[in-house]
Amino acid sequence: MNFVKMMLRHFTQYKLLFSLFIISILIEVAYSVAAPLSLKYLVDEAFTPKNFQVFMIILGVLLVGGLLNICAGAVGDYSLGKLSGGVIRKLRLDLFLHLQKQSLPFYQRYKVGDLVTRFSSDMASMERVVRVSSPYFLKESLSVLLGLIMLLTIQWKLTLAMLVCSTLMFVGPRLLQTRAERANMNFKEAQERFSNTIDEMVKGHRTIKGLHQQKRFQERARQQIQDLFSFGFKLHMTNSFMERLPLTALLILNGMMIGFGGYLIFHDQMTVGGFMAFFTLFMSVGQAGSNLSFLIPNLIESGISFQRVGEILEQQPSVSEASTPVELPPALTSIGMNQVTFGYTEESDQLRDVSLHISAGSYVAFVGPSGSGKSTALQLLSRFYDPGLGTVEINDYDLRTVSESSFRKLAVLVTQETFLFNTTVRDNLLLDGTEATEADMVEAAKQANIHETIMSWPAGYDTWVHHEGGSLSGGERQRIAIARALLRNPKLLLLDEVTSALDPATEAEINELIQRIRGEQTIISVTHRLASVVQADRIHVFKEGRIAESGTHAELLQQNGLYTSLWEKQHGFHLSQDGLHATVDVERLAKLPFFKGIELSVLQGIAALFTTEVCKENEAVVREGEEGNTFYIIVRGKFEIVKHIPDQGERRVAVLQDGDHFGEIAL
Ligand SMILES: Nc1ncnc2c1ncn2[C@@H]1O[C@H](COP(=O)(O)OP(=O)(O)OP(=O)(O)O)[C@@H](O)[C@H]1O
Repeated sequence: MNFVKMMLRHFTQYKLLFSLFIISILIEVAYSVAAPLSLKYLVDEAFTPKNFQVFMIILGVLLVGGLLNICAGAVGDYSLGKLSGGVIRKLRLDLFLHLQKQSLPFYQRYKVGDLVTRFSSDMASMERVVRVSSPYFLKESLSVLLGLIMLLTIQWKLTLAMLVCSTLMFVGPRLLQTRAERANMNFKEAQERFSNTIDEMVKGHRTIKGLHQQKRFQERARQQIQDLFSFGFKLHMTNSFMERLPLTALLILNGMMIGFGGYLIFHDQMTVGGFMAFFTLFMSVGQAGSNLSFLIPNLIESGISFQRVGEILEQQPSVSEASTPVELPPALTSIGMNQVTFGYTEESDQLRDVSLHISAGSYVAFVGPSGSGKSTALQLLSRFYDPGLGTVEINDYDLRTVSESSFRKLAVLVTQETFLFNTTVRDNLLLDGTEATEADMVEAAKQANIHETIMSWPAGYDTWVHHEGGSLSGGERQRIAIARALLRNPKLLLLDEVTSALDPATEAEINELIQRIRGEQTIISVTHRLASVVQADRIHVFKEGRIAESGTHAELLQQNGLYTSLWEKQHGFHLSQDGLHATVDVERLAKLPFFKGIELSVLQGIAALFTTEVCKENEAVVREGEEGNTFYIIVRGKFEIVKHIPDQGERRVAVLQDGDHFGEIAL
């Protein structure tokens, strides 16, 4: 078994403790075998001939051996406690550190439940085996081995006869082993699935309520709990069979031993003392053997756990650090992409032959239709992925050769999905390792337009953030994340749709902030809102994974291509500063294909019919099957069209954003 090797490797790292433990076990086993053997000499040499002197010698040897045995037991317990604790501590830490090293694809492959189960139930069963089962297994195996040698010396014929019959004790468990392994694996996977459901339910409780999906989750949970019951029952029955079989076999063996032993005594091939010693020793060897088979289910279970933890430990990060990485100086000269092709999976590429050069201090925007690869390009520039072909370069170094810590000091990524830690706002802003002072923190919060909001909370900067930021509004979370990034004073600020959750007034303030800091910092901003990048030094327009157009706003409008059509789509609306009231121009309506040719006076009447609807995050606007009686134009924000596919769950089939429309059938 692989896990035996794995355990031995861990155990032998603690040489002194391991040696102490082995010595103590040897002493204990030797005593447990020698004690029954003393019966032969007591009966044959002391009791039968009534020899008091021999009796006293045997008694003395037993007493000294007993004392030694007690001391060895205490030393063994101590060394085992230290040894197993050390091994488990190392395993836990190794697993944790290994997880931290992993890249994004790993976290997309393994769900939270998969990893939590490995830390909880798998680690617990590994701990059990390291602390209890394997030392016990070692001790009992040695007892069986040494006991058998002694039995052979007492009466080899009886020993061989018993050995042949003893195979019965091991055949049963062996036959059931594969079944037990399968039962264990099934049970663990069922645990994982259930953990993932709990995780999804807790994280998505708002969406579940909003979309009224409680029933779906209840059904899923009911099925998974039923699976836990069925697999748990199978596991219980297999384990019970495995434990019961050897005990039954031991009973049969005892009967045979008395029969054959009696025969040997009657034919003067064995003394009475010899038989008594044999019987006692055989019972203790049998007990040790049966203990071994009791341990087997436990060892199988932990073998599976070792296998599952081993599987994680074998995963190599897809983005790894070079063996001798280049330390970047604290200044940025340029960053860019050189003929980059990249796909999240081998089946398709999300970026194709993308080349761009960004010099220090410039403000660059990536725009384009949804799914065109803007965020993917930013992920590669942040080195969360490495390109399949081509290179991402920083200060003319291939990003793959650069030390991660020096790169992360230069560059900070702020994304739309803001994650805040469950600690105070202050901790979230300052984090570890930053040399920022309280004044710097307040300044960054002011720049991100969140200082006043924080100060309006009773505990101010000491306000506790709950549920990874879920206790705050999307805009508050986003502004704290922007302040956190600014506080690190990065030379390269990578922004991925950072203003999409903000109201127009706050968005305008963040855009002003970008204008203030541009030049000092290199800014790359991914956005679908073109009005916010009019001032950018260069705009790259992405289309189907390629850069379709590049230039300044004015240059791109002159080209009259994709950018122009995106720009026109997003214009012709008027939105109040709080984002709650919108109107649409007649000219904008006239551009919609189905209003073509309609007189402006009629369109004016239609424009007046529009009202503003504000949708909350994750709120369903239209559900399949509902009567479509409203025509919508999205002034601001993103809508996903999600389809429920049986057995596959929900699939995003399209994304609509600023300027897109839907529900024309209602017209
Ligand atoms: N982790 C991922 N694994 C697999 N495919 C992905 C992953 N992330 C994005 N994609 C796919 O890659 C393509 C490009 O996505 P990307 O997020 O870069 O586009 P985008 O232009 O930023 O769009 P949006 O504005 O909607 O965010 C899309 O088809 C998307 O579904």
